[in-house]
Amino acid sequence: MNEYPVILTINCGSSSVKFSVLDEISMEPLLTGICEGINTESASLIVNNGEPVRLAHSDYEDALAAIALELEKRDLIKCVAYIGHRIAHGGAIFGESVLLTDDVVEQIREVSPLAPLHNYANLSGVASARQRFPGVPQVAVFDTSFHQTISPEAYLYGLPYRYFEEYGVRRYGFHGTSHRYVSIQAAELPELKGAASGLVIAHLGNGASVCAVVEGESVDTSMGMTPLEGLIMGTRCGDVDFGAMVWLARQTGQSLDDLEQVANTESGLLGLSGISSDLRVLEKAWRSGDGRAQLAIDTFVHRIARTIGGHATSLPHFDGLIFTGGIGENSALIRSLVIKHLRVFGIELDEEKNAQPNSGGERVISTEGSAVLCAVIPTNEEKMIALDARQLGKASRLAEFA
Ligand SMILES: Nc1ncnc2c1ncn2[C@@H]1O[C@H](COP(=O)(O)OP(=O)(O)O)[C@@H](O)[C@H]1O
Ligand SMILES: CC(=O)OP(=O)(O)O
Ligand SMILES: [Mg+2]
Repeated sequence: MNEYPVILTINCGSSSVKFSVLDEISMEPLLTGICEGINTESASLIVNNGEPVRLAHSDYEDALAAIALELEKRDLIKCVAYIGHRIAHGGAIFGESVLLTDDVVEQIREVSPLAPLHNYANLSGVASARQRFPGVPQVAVFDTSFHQTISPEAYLYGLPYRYFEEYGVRRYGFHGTSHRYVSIQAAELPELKGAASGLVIAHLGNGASVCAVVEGESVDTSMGMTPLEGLIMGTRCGDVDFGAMVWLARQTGQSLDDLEQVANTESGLLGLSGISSDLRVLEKAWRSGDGRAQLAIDTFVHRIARTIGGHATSLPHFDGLIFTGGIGENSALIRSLVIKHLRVFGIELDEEKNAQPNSGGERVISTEGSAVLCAVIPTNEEKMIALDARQLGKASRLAEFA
């Protein structure tokens, strides 16, 4: 074993590889970074929010090689004790994190058609890391695991039951690692302690979902069998009448594959605004008078508020509304607009508290008189992944010596 053990977490997305290195004992991050532009003409690596450095090639293997080089430069390569991978879809097979073995990789491959944008990328990262770090225990942490507590009435679609029985067509939910972390942190907020029986968490990032949590367990969530259902997202449409898609296919002659591509990559904030999927760009455009940017933001907000309201009906009592994710943590505008839509719940925003920057960390943003406590809790998926990697990795090492 090395003297200064660290944990490497890897989150391979469809166009990026995010990584972080955490101290095994304190779980504090020592190094974070992102390789962007994977499988495009120009991939680059950004370490600790520094300047981007162009990579010679742009595949996952090259990204992993560049990350390994950063570790080597800092004498950390031999310190990697465990590796944790974010895997988007675990289907009905994985109710919790698991040690990666050849069999587990095969099982993940079997469920991967359910989340093609995410899972194949995740598996590429697993393959590269297993090759580059032989002998280091590696663990898969699934977005879907936290939602395995959801009951059939919340996960079934109104389709013939045989599709569920024969093909496993049901809702699974995603962003579970984030919802799990945030629900644990929320239960520790002094203002919620002892009362956090019912939370609604809005994870608003590029992908976005809402989750209802009762006593620490997920009871409902807005994403479905794939990460396309629910909220309007950066480039994903979220809920759409299936009849509208059928009508569109007939009118335009587009195939199912074409429309899947439209729904996943050309829709959402990007499709509505015609400008960008990046909320920062849209907020700026709105401020300079762009009507379509405003329409995109208003539509995005309407869907979030409606979804939060719907999820509140799964709670015995609506104790807390928590915002997280890149947008949830940083956009005072979106939080303020969403909360205005939720007047019926007696929720009141404290505008001054809402204007505090995210560098302030976990913070309450509602007034003292608000019927529901509203807070921002910065997510930390890396820490959750590292904790699972440490726990399962340690157990596997002990088993080796048993
Ligand atoms: N200061 C900010 N104000 C408004 N939006 C922001 C800010 N910082 C980040 N965002 C938005 O957060 C989104 C990305 O969220 P993030 O959680 O990082 O996404 P991912 O799903 O890729 O992890 C983008 O739409 C981005 O514009
Ligand atoms: C599942 C999902 O939507 O993930 P992301 O937010 O990383 O796109
Ligand atoms: Mg994210």
